[in-house]
Amino acid sequence: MIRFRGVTKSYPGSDSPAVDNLSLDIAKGAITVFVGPSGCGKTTSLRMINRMVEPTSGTIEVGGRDASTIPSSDLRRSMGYVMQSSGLLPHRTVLDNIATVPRLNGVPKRKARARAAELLDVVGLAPELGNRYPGQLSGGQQQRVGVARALAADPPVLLMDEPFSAVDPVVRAELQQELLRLQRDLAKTIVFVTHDIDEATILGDKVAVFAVGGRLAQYDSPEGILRAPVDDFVAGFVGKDRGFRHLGFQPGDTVAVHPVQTLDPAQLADPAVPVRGGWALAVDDGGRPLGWVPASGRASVTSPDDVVPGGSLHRHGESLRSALDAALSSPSGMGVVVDPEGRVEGIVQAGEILELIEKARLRRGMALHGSAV
Ligand SMILES: Nc1ncnc2c1ncn2[C@@H]1O[C@H](COP(=O)(O)OP(=O)(O)OP(=O)(O)O)[C@@H](O)[C@H]1O
Repeated sequence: MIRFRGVTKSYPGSDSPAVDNLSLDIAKGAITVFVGPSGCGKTTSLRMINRMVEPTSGTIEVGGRDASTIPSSDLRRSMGYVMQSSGLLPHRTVLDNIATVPRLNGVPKRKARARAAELLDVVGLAPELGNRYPGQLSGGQQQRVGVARALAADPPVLLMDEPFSAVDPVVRAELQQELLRLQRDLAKTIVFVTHDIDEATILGDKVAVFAVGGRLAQYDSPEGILRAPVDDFVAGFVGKDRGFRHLGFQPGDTVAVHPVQTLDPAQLADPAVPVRGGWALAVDDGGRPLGWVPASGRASVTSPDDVVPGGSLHRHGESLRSALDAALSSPSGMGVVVDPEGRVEGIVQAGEILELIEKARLRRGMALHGSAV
């Protein structure tokens, strides 16, 4: 557990504090995200945890001890640090970069490198990348190495400062999922800084929204922040489509899955096989979806190259947001549901999903609070 108690940081020469009277408990083994617009004190707050920055007043406790009484070198050794520019040493190989902190801690070279090779695998990188230099990796690969390096000494706490903001959105989404996967196994105490509210709600068990002037505006679960922002600042920061994003926290397994007509490659190739209803779903030999075949144009759609591309897929266990997105993005209006192997299970319909959402809203009595989903 990390505890901020009335922590203020004022940098010399500045009129207003960078962090203003911050009190906050960070749970062990969970991901806590600091989010907010630029300059609101997120990085300063993060760096006070390992004493890279010293508070002007107030106390920070780490594991029940006042951090100001713990030697900063000890603190930093017990906390991995990952930053936006991966911070890798350019003239050292990837393996040597990962092994840096264990080597400083006195771990023999062979052992440190063997552990580094294991960590490459943990963060999803191929073994052969270990002998490259950081400049020979993509931005996303460098960030993974940064995470591996932070994990190398097996610290209980990871501090992550905008670690994924320098990579493109697709790689960023991959890295976010990787971090969640890693966290399921490792259960580290992670403090993660971002200015992106989507990233915050995807990753955070708890989210601290900071306002300009270093004030903590709201500290809640992602769901709580999306459903009930405490003030106009948080509502504005969370953005217009918060209602839609909130669906990401509602389980999608209550949605009825209906059968759908599928056409395997042999059936698709035979124009005499009719499309009953408005659309049929073309699938490959393994039952995985390829795209839609409209009844109206059946005769001209006989190969996978001719099908109408499908929308997003809804997988078992995913949220109502994913179910609704599958239905809304599908050219047929039917959202395709697939099993863990990617095989078609059936379809969901937007109208039915909206009905479920409305029922859930009424159950929660949100109408009473006047905040519509
Ligand atoms: N070393 C420093 N000396 C003086 N002022 C600083 C220093 N570091 C940060 N500040 C100021 O403190 C305030 C908070 O900065 P901080 O980097 O903590 O915010 P942030 O929310 O992490 O911003 P960003 O998302 O842009 O990184 C800003 O006004 C910044 O200019």
